[in-house]
Amino acid sequence: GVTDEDILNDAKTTGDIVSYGLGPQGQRYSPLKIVNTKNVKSLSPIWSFSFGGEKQRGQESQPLIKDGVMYVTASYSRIYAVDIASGEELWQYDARLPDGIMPCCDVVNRGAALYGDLVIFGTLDAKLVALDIKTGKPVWRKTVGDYQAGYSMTAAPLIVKGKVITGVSGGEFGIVGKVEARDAKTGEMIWSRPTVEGHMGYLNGKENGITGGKAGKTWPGDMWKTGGAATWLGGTYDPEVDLLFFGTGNPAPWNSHLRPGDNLYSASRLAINPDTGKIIWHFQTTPHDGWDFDGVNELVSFNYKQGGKTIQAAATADRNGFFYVLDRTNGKFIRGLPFIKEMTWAKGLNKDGSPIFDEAMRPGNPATTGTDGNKGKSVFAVPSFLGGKNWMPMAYSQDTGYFYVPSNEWGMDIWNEPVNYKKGAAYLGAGFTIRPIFDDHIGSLKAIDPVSGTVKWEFKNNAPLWGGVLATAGNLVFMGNPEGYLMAFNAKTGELLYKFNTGSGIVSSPITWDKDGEQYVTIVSGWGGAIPLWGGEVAKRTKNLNQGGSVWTFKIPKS
Ligand SMILES: O=C(O)c1cc(C(=O)O)c2c(n1)C(=O)C(=O)c1cc(C(=O)O)[nH]c1-2
Ligand SMILES: [Ca+2]
Repeated sequence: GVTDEDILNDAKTTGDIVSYGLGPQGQRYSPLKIVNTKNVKSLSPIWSFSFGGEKQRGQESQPLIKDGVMYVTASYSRIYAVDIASGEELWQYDARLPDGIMPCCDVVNRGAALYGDLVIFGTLDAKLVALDIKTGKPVWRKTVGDYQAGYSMTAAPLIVKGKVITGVSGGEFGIVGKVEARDAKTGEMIWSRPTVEGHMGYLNGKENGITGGKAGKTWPGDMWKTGGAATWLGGTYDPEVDLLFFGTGNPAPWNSHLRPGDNLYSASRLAINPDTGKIIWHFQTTPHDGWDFDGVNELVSFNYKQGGKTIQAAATADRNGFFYVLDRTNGKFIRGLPFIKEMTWAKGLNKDGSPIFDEAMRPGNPATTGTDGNKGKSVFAVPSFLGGKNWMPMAYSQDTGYFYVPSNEWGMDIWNEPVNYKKGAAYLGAGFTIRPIFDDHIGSLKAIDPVSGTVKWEFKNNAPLWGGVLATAGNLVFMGNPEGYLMAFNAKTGELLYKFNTGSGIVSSPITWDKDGEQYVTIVSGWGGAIPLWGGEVAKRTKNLNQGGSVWTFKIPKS
């Protein structure tokens, strides 16, 4: 079975992939270099596995590998065990979903977790399911949230010290975000930490302190009771400082004039004690968010040397278009930069990392629109609410020292509308139309040097990029695009060295692994996610694109 040791060492053990992110820090870096810049052009598919059926929607999954078996989740809360040598199915489990599930942004799932002899994943009706790794039969099942109130789960769980740690989705329905730890073997609750100020936490069945102290310090009236801040992308863990890092989504509703204040802890990064659920520090990227700039993006630990000292840093590329480097021991801001062009909502960052707002560019600002703020004139905001970066994870190369950030260059007309909370109904109070800003590209893969704070190279993609990135010691960066290609780049220069079309758009995160001296690359193909649902005109950049649902595995053929 999979042990805590296996998970902590996942980044170094190349024969298996036992965690989302290729290690709990989420660097998505592999020390493998059997495939490298010289031979990557010969990379060839060895098998493809179909998810089958009619349930072919966005496939955002990162597969896991243990003892010759691949565990890969699919849309509509399905999971498959596949033989890594032959691509043959060993078992399949379909969660039976009730009518009335409410995922905001497609019926996706980003991956599973492994622990002991269990495969654990979250389902769209906000349940956590643990299956027997050999048979796929359920061992335990727990309800994490009320799906009828808008709770769902799309993220891969994280395993830390025998606990399975999860977030929740539902920010667009006014749920209350939370991070929870359960005993991975039994599913029994250990702690629960709500992420909106004023809500009570729990540890071993006892009350464990109100999040942020008294309710309503940074929210007006009762707004904190339906404040959103969903932890919908899951988290990372850094063993060096023994902290969990979880991001929190948009405050609810989107209309910021209905909730004056910073609205803690929405649009923030939280550092949480993995044993108790206590919040150790927070860093809010977008206080009083008015653009749906969820702050869920992964915070990835890395160390660098400066003046002979090792800096224990962490970086995150926010939906709001800024890239941040923080001190991961205390959450203090070190440096930041905009990683998208023509940003409109902020003029830059203050010394503490908070944004310098351009208040004229806040949707529905009564001062500039002359209305009651409940409606307000439309403004053109860059980036759009789908973000400078959305869910798709970046990678960090230990060789180049760069972060590889999948980003998008686009804007939106956004305006405010009146809205009241109603259980199970969308809670936005805003309308929007996403628009491109450049003719030749929306997607942009960027190499960012976190120490100099500069962009080293950029690859422009016609359609928005919506998949994760992988860096390898072979001086390669892998990612897929909605046009259907698995692509490989020179990590130092950004030169495109290889592409292969998988037959549907790619919105998933690649992995690489080795067996008997050969290196393999695996990626899931299947167009979907938020763009076809919410992208409007922008989604047309992906015309001639068929839906799908398959796993592709590649290697260099033996000559
Ligand atoms: O606030 C939330 O709870 C929440 C959840 C999710 C999700 O679980 O997929 C997304 C979003 N927000 C969101 O704002 C968003 O743009 C988005 C895109 C996607 C996707 O998978 O393509 N999910 C989500
Ligand atoms: Ca959201």
